[in-house]
Amino acid sequence: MFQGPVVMRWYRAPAKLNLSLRVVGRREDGFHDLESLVAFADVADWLGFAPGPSFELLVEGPGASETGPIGDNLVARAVRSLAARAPGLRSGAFRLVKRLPAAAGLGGGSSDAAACLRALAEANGLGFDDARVIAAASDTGSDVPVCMSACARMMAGVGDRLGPPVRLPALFAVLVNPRKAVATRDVFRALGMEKGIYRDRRTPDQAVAAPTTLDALAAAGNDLEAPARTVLPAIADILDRLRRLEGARLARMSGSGATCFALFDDPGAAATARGRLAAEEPGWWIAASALG
Ligand SMILES: C[C@@](CO)(OP(=O)(O)O)[C@H](O)COP(=O)(O)OP(=O)(O)OC[C@H]1O[C@@H](n2ccc(N)nc2=O)[C@H](O)[C@@H]1O
Ligand SMILES: Nc1ncnc2c1ncn2[C@@H]1O[C@H](COP(=O)(O)OP(=O)(O)O)[C@@H](O)[C@H]1O
Repeated sequence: MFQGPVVMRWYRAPAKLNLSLRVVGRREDGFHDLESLVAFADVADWLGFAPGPSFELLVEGPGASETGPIGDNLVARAVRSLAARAPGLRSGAFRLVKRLPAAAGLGGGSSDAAACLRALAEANGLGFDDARVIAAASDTGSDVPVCMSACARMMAGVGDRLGPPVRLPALFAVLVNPRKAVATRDVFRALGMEKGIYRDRRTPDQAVAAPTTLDALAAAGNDLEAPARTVLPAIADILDRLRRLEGARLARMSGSGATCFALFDDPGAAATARGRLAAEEPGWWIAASALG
């Protein structure tokens, strides 16, 4: 039975979208070096936190059953990771309202973990730039560092190298997830890249310009789309449907999928498209959102 105190401070954990994603190469440790323009949507999980003597976590909301055992929750892992680096860390009661689909390429779990680290940092007087907070973020998952400040920026390496915040033009997205989980690990495996192979002549330290206009975004892509389609062929159909939406400027998959999005420069067109798709596909998770 959850015994947490009633008064909680609430933290937003927004969905991450990879507007572009290039796999640059594969490191000897098996992880892949990426270059990705990451943005955030205004659909979100919510994480409540009340400092207290011991760690508790309650997960509720429509996506709760997809998040696995409590002890493996990315919120619990973030707490353990920071506690191991900051002895005497004051923890407390967390309440996660899970609204984003899990294993969806939306980084929902990573965003939850980042919200948790922000909450713990505040409660313990640590800056978000404290080396222990940064290390706990990277250690909890590749997408956790970029979720710490949740603003559009380039992400490189395995997610450990972040560019400065970038200003996006007014962009509106329709997001679609077929409610089928896709494991990130399976998609990278399907990519089939050998360890030590790099596609790119750029050194890892050369900054890459963010493709921030719709034309530049249209010229970019997501290198994980093709391998993800072999894991879940329905992704190809979703992308076709999104491309045909009136007013859609481009359609692409986010992260390792299966969530795909269409981009619009007109919020009315995005809302209309969302409504039409939702009526046609009641089994899909569909959202419309501005991006930032
Ligand atoms: C692909 C991306 C793009 O933003 O997003 P998602 O599709 O997960 O949302 C991320 O890099 C995912 O980050 P995250 O979901 O935190 O992945 P992790 O838990 O760190 O890794 C899961 C597994 O994916 C593989 N992996 C992950 C990241 C990476 N750069 N190279 C990899 O090879 C590894 O096999 C790893 O064990
Ligand atoms: N708080 C959480 N939210 C979602 N998934 C979680 C969470 N904690 C642990 N998980 C596990 O992590 C896996 C990937 O989570 P998630 O961040 O949603 O993936 P993705 O980045 O692909 O959208 C899920 O399959 C789930 O079992």
